[in-house]
This record gives sequence, structure tokens and C-alpha cells, in this order.
Amino acid sequence: MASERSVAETEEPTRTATENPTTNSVLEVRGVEKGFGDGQVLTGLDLSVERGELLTLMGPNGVGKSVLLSCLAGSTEPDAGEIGLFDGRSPAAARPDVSVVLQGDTIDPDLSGRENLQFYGDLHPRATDDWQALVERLELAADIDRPAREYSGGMKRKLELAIALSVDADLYLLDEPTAELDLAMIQVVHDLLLEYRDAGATILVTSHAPLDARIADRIAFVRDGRTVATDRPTTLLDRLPPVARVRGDVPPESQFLGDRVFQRGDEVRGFLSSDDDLESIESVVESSDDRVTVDRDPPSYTDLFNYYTYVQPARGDSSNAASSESNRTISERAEGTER
Ligand SMILES: Nc1ncnc2c1ncn2[C@@H]1O[C@H](COP(=O)(O)OP(=O)(O)OP(=O)(O)O)[C@@H](O)[C@H]1O
Repeated sequence: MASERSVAETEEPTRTATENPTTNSVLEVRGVEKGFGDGQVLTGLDLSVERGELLTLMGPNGVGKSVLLSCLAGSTEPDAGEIGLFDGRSPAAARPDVSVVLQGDTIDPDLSGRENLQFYGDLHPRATDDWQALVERLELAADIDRPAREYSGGMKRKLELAIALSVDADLYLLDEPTAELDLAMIQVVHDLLLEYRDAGATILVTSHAPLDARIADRIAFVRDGRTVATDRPTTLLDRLPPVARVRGDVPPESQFLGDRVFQRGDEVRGFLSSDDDLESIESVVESSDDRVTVDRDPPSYTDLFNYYTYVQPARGDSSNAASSESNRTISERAEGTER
């Protein structure tokens, strides 16, 4: 039975692996570029994932999250840049210690759920029988002998996740594991990922759902093919410009940073240069109408997503501590050598 615990969007992560100062890097990505034909997808992406942390890679549809994961898994060759896993191994060399789910790329529709699990279990050297408990937790047990072609989108996501998590890996690369899941099942998946993280696994999850920010030790936002911000969720929230909430009227977008406003239910939200801008918004809305309110509101994870996706000018990620080391190659760092 799925947990009934509510998923509060602004709930903060309860356990944070990155508070442990002894962690070290499991995944290093430096200047990765990848294009298809004339279209450039990744344009020099840097990323570092620490041992035992759960990092959520966020960005809008089509920004290149899956392409990056495919590069990390060794399924796609980058055009440029470096990828080092664990002690600087290539994706191909690291494969026995990594468990990967690339969305929509895993399940054989002609096999049942159980046969898919057995097929992938035979392929991976670190596969376990944990899939039986996982399909129970994910409420897939009743459908496990049906052909996968009959599965809904959410059932396929759950089967992919059971395949990935039944491997006793050191690093999990999970492409949008909560896509198409209902809220109760998202909570189950979040609980599972935190359990794996707490047991010592390193997890990289991609997502365009602000809800997935709540389990992240760190979030990395991708925009225009590179990371534009990487930090703990609370740090990123603290760093956001003031958020204005307007109810009862829609002020001009030009009043807000990035000339953007965001509709949420019956309110409009936008970012301000400073709290002083609240007054100028009040001056342009229908302030004689009692139903119109303008106030400052604490930022939510949706605000965080909107800011880094649509408002902040795209630029390199100065907050990614690892990028300050980008002048050293991954192999140099793996060997502990200095330039
Ligand atoms: N094999 C390919 N050939 C050509 N273009 C591709 C290929 N694979 C990905 N792309 C393009 O790369 C871009 C990034 O795709 P990707 O699937 O990585 O996005 P994403 O960030 O994972 O999006 P979503 O959140 O929708 O899953 C898209 O424009 C996509 O069309």
C-alpha cells in the first residue's frame, strides 16, 4: 500500500548526505559537448556527483538531460569533453558498478514484466533478487506476468525502476524515474531512493518535476546545454530573488525579472530585483479593488525551477565547486596529481 504521507512542495530534505565532509567524487563531467546534425544539445557541461549523494539534474523538456545520461552510461559518445566515474574510469569500464535506466529505452514489449526483470538480471553482474520486494513496493506484483506492451506509461516507469534498483550498484543513473507516476507512487519512489542513498549508493536522477527537488542533496539545473547552478536545495532557494505573488489581477510581465510571470492556480508569481519593486507593481494593478493583493511570498520549488529555467540569464555555473577545478583533467585528479 502506497504511503499516504503528503508531498509538500516546499518540504525540505530531511537527511542530507552532502553534510558529510568526507565524501568524494564518484562522477566527474568536464566540458561535455554533444550535438546531432546542426543542433547542439550539450555545450560544455560540467557536473560533479559526490559519493553517497542524491543529485537531481533538472531542466525543461529537450534540454539534454537524457542525452547526458546516455553519455554517462556509455551508450552515446560525446563530441568533446571528459567523463570519469569512480577512480576516473570511462563509462564503458565502469559499467559493472553502475545501474542505468534510460527512459523508454529499456523494456522489451514482447516480454512480460517478470521476463524483462530476468533478462536484465542475467545481463548485470551485480543483479540481485531484490526485484521481488521492489515490485511489491511499487505495486506492480499483480501485473508482473502481463506482457509489457500492455503496461501504462506509469507501469513501465515502475518496471524500469525495479530493473535498475534490483542491481546492487555503487552508482544509479535514473532518467526521470517519477515521470507519469501519481503522487502516492512518487512518494514511494522518493522513499526508495532515499533508502538506497542512506545505504551508501550514489544516485543521479533527472527530472523536470519541481517535486523531485525535495529529495535532492543537491540540484543541478541545466540550461542551454550546460549547468547554470548546482547546490543544495535550501541554498538555491535562499539565493532566489524576492518572489511576488499577485492575486486578482495580472500585472504586465515587464514589471518582473526576465519579463516573465508564472500562473499558479488563481495567482500570478514573478521575481523582483528587490522588495522595493512591490510598490511599483501595486501602482499598476487594480489596487482600488479589495480582491487584488500584491505581496511577497516565500519561494517554492516550482519558483526555483521557473527561475533557473526561464528567468536567470544562461551562463556558466560558478556555484559548481568542481568546475573551479576544470583546468585539471579527470585523469590527473584520479591520480591525485597537480598541474
Ligand atoms: N538520437 C538523436 N538524434 C537526434 N536528436 C536527438 C537524439 N537524441 C536526442 N536528440 C535531441 O536532443 C535534445 C535533448 O533531448 P533529451 O531527450 O536529452 O532531452 P531531455 O532534457 O531529457 O528532455 P525530457 O525532459 O523531455 O525528457 C532534443 O532536442 C532531442 O530531440
